[in-house]
Amino acid sequence: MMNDMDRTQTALNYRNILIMTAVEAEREAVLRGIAKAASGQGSTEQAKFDVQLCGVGPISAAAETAAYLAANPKYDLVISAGIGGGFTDRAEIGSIAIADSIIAADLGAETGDGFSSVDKLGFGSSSIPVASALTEELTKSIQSAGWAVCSGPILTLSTVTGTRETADELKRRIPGAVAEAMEGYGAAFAAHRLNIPVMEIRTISNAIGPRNRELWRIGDALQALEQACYNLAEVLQR
Ligand SMILES: O=C(O)c1cccc(C(=O)CC[C@H]2O[C@@H](n3cnc4c(=O)[nH]cnc43)[C@H](O)[C@@H]2O)c1
Repeated sequence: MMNDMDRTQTALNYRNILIMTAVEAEREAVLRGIAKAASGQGSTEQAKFDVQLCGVGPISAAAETAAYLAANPKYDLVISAGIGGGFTDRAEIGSIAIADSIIAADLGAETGDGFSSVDKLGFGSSSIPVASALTEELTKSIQSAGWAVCSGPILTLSTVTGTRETADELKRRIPGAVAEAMEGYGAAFAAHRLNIPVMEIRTISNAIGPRNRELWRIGDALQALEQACYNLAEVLQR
C-alpha cells in the first residue's frame, strides 16, 4: 500500500528537467543553485538538469523551447525560470514566486467593455496548469529555508507593465496574480503541447507599476533565483 509520503515522492519523480531562462545571468544563477545542491548529495539516482536560453519574450521562449524539445525528446518536466516583476503587497523585491498557473495576460482583444481573453473569445486557453505537487513541495522547501516565497498565477506579457493603472487592471482581471514576466507562457505552451508538465519560478527584481530603473534589484533577484533552484534540485533529488 502506498502512503501519503510515497504518493508525494511518485508525483515528484522527474528525472530529466529542462530549465529555460531568458538571459545568461539567469542561466548562471540557476546553474549555481543546482551545483550547490549536487555538492551536498550522496545519491546515485540524481535528476538531470539542462539549462538553456530562450531569449526575451513569449514568442522567442515558445520557439526556442519547442525547437529544443523537438531535438531532445527526453524531458519529463520543463521550467521557465528567471527574474520578474512582483505585484505590490504580494511578491516583494528579492522574494520568490512560484506559479500555480501560467497566464497569457495580454492574449485576447480590447473591446468597448474592456479586455476579452482568448478564453472568452473562444480561441483557446490563456491559462496553463502547472505540476502542482512539485510546486507545493518547492514552496514548502523554500519557506523552510527562511526565504520569502509565494504561490499564485504568474502572468506572461509581451510588454512590461509600466503604469499603476495597468498593474491595478491586471490585479483586477487575474485574481491572486503574484508576478509578471515575459517568457513563462511561451515556454509552457511548447511543453504543454507535448504533454510535458511545466512550472514557472520568478524571483522579484522590481515592483510592477510605474517605471523606475533605479529601484531595480537584479542582484537580489538573481540570488533568490540561485536559492530557489538549490531548493528545486534538493526536492527533486530526495
Ligand atoms: O526598461 C524598463 O523599464 C524595463 C522594465 C521591466 C523589465 C524590463 C526588461 O527589459 C526586463 C525583461 C526581462 O526580465 C523579466 N522581467 C523582469 N521584470 C519584469 C517585469 O516587471 N515585467 C515583465 N518582465 C519582467 C522578463 O521576463 C524579461 O526576461 C525593462
